[in-house]
Amino acid sequence: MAAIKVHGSPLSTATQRVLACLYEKGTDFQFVPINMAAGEHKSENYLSLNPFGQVPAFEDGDLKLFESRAVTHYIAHEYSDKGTQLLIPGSNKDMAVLQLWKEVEAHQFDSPCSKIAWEAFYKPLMGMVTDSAVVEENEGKLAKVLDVYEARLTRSKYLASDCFTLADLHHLPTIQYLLATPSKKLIDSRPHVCAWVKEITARPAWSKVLAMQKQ
Ligand SMILES: N[C@@H](CCC(=O)N[C@@H](CS)C(=O)NCC(=O)O)C(=O)O
Repeated sequence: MAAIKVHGSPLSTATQRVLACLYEKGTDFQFVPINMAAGEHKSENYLSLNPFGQVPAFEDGDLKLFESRAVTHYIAHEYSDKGTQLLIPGSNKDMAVLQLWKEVEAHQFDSPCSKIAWEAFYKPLMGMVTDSAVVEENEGKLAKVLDVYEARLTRSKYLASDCFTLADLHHLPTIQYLLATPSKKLIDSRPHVCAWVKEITARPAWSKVLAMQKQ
């Protein structure tokens, strides 16, 4: 049995972030589905893995982690000699730039993109009504972030360098949901962002994550 276990839901963006990282590394792991509709993520048993009652939770032998970005950080370092590199080893300056773009994703990009995804993707799926004012407000915020990305991506193929790294990978789950909403226009209208999104969403590792949603 694999030493690595990921507890989560294939529909959860945070779970997908960890799965994408593991598939990039080609590391064996066991996926343990958590039935969120049944509230399994709030059960006593699950809270021992993630005390915030959120997915994912991660185990590698006796190491237990939660917070998807901390998990990908661990995987990228621990399995640095396997699969896609995902880091920029050797230079503290390059690693600082990678860290910078990881922070941008977490603190600038994720919130407006997730709010749009909730309003324009999940709510209609659940028979709820999209709040167009919330979408509009967050489209404005996301547009400003994507203007910064557009300028950055004229200078390097990916966000942190000319190689695909964790900084790009962390965007995949929320971008994928954004692409399924009318707010996709924010990507389509920026040529470098559009090319970057096409490139990263076409990665075989990401296709494996999307395939898990259909199982
Ligand atoms: N910052 C956390 C966020 C985890 C998170 O928000 N998970 C969502 C699913 S994507 C969840 O479990 N929501 C249920 C809840 O908060 O009760 C991470 O990156 O792991």
